[in-house]
Amino acid sequence: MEKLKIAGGYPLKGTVRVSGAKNSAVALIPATILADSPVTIEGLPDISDVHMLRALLEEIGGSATFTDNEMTVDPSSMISMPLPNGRVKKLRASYYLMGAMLGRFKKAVIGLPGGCYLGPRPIDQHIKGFEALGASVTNEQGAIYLRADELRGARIYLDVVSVGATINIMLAAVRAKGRTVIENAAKEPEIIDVATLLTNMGAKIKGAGTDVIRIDGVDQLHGCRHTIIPDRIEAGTYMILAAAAGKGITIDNVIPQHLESLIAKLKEMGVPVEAQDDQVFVGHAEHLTSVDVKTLVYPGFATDLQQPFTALLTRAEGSSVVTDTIYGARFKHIDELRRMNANIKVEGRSAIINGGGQLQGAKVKASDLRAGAALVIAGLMAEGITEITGLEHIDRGYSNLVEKLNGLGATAWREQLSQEELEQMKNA
Ligand SMILES: CC(=O)N[C@H]1[C@@H](OP(=O)(O)OP(=O)(O)OC[C@H]2O[C@@H](n3ccc(=O)[nH]c3=O)[C@H](O)[C@@H]2O)O[C@H](CO)[C@@H](O)[C@@H]1O
Ligand SMILES: C=C(OP(=O)(O)O)C(=O)O
Repeated sequence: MEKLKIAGGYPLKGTVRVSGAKNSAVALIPATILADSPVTIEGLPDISDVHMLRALLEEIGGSATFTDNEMTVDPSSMISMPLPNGRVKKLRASYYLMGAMLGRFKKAVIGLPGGCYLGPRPIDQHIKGFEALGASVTNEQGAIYLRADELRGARIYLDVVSVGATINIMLAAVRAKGRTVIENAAKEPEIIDVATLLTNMGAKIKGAGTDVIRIDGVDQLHGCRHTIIPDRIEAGTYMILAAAAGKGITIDNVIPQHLESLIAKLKEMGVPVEAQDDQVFVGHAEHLTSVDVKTLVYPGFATDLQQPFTALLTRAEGSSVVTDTIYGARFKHIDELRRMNANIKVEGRSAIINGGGQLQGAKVKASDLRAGAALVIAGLMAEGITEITGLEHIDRGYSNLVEKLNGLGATAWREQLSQEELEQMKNA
């Protein structure tokens, strides 16, 4: 097991290239199950979620190769093997195996998903959708059993705007008989990316990216080649990092329209930001103004950028309030930032940051993926050395993090944990 060490205070500049979107990748890979011939996805991020899903596809009899960020999946020999435990619990997006396997085999047994703990993360809307399509869904000892004689299109109104439920229902509905209409659908760019892949495979989908998606089911889907969209959350993380510790950083391979709410907030803080084509330049501002932020569904401020943004706000003079309306308990990074001398308190769904003080390096733990990103940013701003454990969370979503940081002039490296540190973690 490793820890990440960061020597803070180095001025960062240069260009960093963003990888393919994790939240697309984790849906695109299960979507290949629905085809009858090989599907190739280009530009995938080299992260543990991708490798975990590749292994899960192999567990059900598929073949999947991963070279130079490109995955080719041959789904022709897959069978509906139960996946109640093991890898499915290591990531959130294993829930997409439910929709994809239900769509292809009309049956599946999948363990309840893992992923970042951000407070309760129910999947009732996914289940509501599968049931509306004609499936029986039961939860037996932590695994979801899905079965249908036939899937039939239906009109499904989501009570909560959910990225996962929208995509999962889409995955099952593309092979259902007749028309499915998803109302109050999520509008995140990753949903459009998944719909694009499915359409290239022969599916009939209209309205992805709006709150009403219409799907006309087809009998068969075929292989194709698809290029994934860039990761707006990774891009946003580097933009925040640039505002926190940069002296002029270009973030390359970005769709700036995906980041409008973050760009607006950075500008409000006094950070110079220029977007051009597929790049965003973030300049240096000596003084940052405090701002209030509320997370919302897309195109609002992404909850996945809330934690990194909180780290940045420790540099802004005055008091800022960050409210997470999506995950009211997404504040596990706050105690760790406090260890680094940040002045922050949590009240209900909000964190109140009194910024302007100097962060100090400390030994901290990433409790989840974006908490990890927040600690990396804090470590780059801090005086002295920061040691971050819990790297298995960070590795779920950030490709080549150390290489990318050091490419900007940071001093960051990974080290094995000592026997004593491993013992301490076991007893913690
Ligand atoms: C793999 C992936 O794409 N993960 C993203 C996805 O997670 P995920 O798809 O799990 O998040 P959702 O969009 O489903 O969740 C949004 C809100 O709806 C609630 N909800 C969701 C489903 C449901 O059946 N019932 C219910 O009540 C959730 O608890 C949450 O409060 O979107 C989140 C919100 O943008 C991001 O933080 C995650 O990075
Ligand atoms: C919460 C996240 O991921 P997941 O839904 O995969 O746990 C995230 O990407 O910030």
